[in-house]
Amino acid sequence: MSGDAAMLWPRVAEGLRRDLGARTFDHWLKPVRFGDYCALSGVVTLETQSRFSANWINERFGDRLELAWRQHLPDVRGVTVRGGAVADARAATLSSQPLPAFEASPPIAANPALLGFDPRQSFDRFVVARSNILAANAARRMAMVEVPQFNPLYLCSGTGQGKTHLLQAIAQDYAALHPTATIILMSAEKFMLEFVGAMRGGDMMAFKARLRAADLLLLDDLQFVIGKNSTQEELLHTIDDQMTAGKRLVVTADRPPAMLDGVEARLLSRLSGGLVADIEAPEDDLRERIIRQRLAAMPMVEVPDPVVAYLVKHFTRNIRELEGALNKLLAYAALTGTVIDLALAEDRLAENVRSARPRITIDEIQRAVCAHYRLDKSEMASKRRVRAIARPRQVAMYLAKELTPRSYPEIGRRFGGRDHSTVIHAVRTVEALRVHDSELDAEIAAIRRSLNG
Ligand SMILES: Nc1ncnc2c1ncn2[C@@H]1O[C@H](COP(=O)(O)OP(=O)(O)OP(=O)(O)O)[C@@H](O)[C@H]1O
Repeated sequence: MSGDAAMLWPRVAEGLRRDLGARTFDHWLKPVRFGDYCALSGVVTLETQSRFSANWINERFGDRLELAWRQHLPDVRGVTVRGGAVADARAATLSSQPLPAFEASPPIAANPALLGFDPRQSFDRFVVARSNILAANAARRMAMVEVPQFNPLYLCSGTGQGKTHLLQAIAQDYAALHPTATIILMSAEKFMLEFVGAMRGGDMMAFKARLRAADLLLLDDLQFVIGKNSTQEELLHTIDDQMTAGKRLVVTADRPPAMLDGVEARLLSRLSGGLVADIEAPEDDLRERIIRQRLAAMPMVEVPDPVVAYLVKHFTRNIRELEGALNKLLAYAALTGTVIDLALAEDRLAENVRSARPRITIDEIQRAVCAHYRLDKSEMASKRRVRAIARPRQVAMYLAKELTPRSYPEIGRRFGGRDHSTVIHAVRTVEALRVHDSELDAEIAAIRRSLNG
């Protein structure tokens, strides 16, 4: 069976070369040799010269390799590339194997437009649920052949919810359909830096020409440049020219256009003139499916259901945190040879869980305190000193210090511009009272519970 698989490697490699482009392929995958195929586990082992390139290939092309293998051998459940000493030792015995066929066949045209994009951030790997379906479908449309009904597409969400992933996916699909197209994907911050650099260096023409050449322009994280006047002006020109030329534009930001601080009216109207698609907080089902998708690509790794449930429960805010936690757990288990179970997850991820807790704001604390004591929220900033108001205000300051990362002066400012010494006094008073006053202690506990939902 291993022998049959060995015969398939040249064909698998040929397909990969076509997919990835000759440059990328020749650099990373050309030196790779077939190692072994275990029919029982469905795992193909490939070998390359160094451990470094093996790691890089596993990380960057692991999924591609697996898919490519599966097209020829559907039973493949995983591909792993080994490097360094083990591979070197085997190289002698393998060197008699035929070289991959593509070395003898005429080179296949690469798709240069695909170079530089992350093959892991494709539409295939973007899991869709109710929270992101509008953004995902709009993004797909942007990459299609027909002229999109909306332009620009404006994607917005909190951090780590898949905006950049969608930009990458649009770029790759568009590149696949238009191999000679010019696609520019850059952060708005890079746009600003290049623009400022061009202004200083006196080569604005080159800067403009490069951007105007883009058939598809994708600008990430717009919020970082809004408010910077000259950049904003240049952005407006770039957008106008892109629109007038009937070319596609996609931008992302962490908030809707109307919430961008200091955005000028003309730019605001351009940005909202197409489709604004919001990605909402990821629901339980989406988070679980993303974890299962990642695990499906690693058939050798066993992660029991309670661990998946634990991750889904504790990493609710964004996908980046969720992925980070999963990766941390997998890395620990792999490096120490530990079996993954709930106890290990609780132990290794305690810190991540703490920092992933939804942040409570001072505003929410003030609301909760006022709701509890039936006060108007304006009393939090008022100068009134009667006990019935002053004590709840102190409780709110105390909770602000306990539950938010804000400093004493910051908290003071949020309570009607009070001095930081007033906040310190409030915190100390409430701390001392709690010890003896069980009623107050219970009230504070109830407010905390209401804040944690
Ligand atoms: N629906 C999804 N399916 C699969 N993976 C996802 C999904 N959403 C996000 N991810 C993954 O989560 C990680 C973070 O996503 P991404 O970098 O696209 O977030 P972002 O919204 O651009 O964040 P930021 O605003 O900080 O730039 C990436 O690894 C991405 O592949």
